[in-house]
Amino acid sequence: MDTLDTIIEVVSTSAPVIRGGLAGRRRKADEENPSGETQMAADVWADEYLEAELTAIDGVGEFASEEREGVIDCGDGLSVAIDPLDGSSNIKSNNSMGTIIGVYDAPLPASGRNLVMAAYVLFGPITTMMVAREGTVTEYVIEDGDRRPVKEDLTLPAEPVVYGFGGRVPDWFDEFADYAREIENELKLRYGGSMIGDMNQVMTYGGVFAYPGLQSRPEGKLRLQFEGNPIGYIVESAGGRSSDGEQSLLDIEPDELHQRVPVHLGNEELIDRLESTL
Ligand SMILES: O=P(O)(O)OC[C@H]1O[C@](O)(COP(=O)(O)O)[C@@H](O)[C@@H]1O
Ligand SMILES: [Mg+2]
Ligand SMILES: [Mg+2]
Repeated sequence: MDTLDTIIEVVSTSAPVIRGGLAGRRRKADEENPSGETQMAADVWADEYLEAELTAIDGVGEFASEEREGVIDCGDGLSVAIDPLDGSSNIKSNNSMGTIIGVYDAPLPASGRNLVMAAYVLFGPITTMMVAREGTVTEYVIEDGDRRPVKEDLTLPAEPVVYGFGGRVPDWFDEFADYAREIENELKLRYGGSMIGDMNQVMTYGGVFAYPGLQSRPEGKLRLQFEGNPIGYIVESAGGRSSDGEQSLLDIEPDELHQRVPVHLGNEELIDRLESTL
């Protein structure tokens, strides 16, 4: 098994463990993460669990997480960046959440062009996993300790159906609000407050997800290394596009591990239109 196969295996065997540990960890952890957000007990626990599992893999040289300040050096090899629980504020209301992983062949922080694999686990009514590697995307169901492919060579449906945009509407820039008005006339709203849950709807039905730059925070909310790049890599591998408003997320040269970025993802035509509106 090569290192990427081992990472995929470890993430998928960790998924039922993480899912099983969520119920007792719905409280706040009295700590902030490096982005200044209050952590949930589940964030801290999933981070520690995945850190132990992933740094133990031969061929993983660096590990970094949305939930910890610096990069851990764990030998020679690939660099792994994770968002252990994406959408963890949803744990209180029992809505969907996910785990995101990006594997880079360069030291962190790295460009999305250095990604060699990206994947996410979605904790919905069932546990699914989406893996992008070598230009193709596979969706799996994780059940009874087994990971079974349910869709190979997944591509975004040509006719988009859904959209979901984050941030408070009065905080949007006018150009984004104009774009949103157009999209609202064409597609159905699906916004659940977890990028992975919302993006999985776009991967399934076609459409557009965005957490745009805001007037109060032009850099947006989501983090390039842990969220923007991996999901950008997945959507681009499925024939869609990612953008910070001007260019592919994967073309951004990172300055900092926890840097934020405006995120727009989805069908090519919808992201082209967004870029010409912004
Ligand atoms: O609560 P808001 O502002 O809609 O933000 C939701 C966004 O923030 C996130 O929850 C941020 O990710 P984390 O939960 O990993 O911090 C995204 O999953 C989601 O798209
Ligand atoms: Mg997240
Ligand atoms: Mg998170």
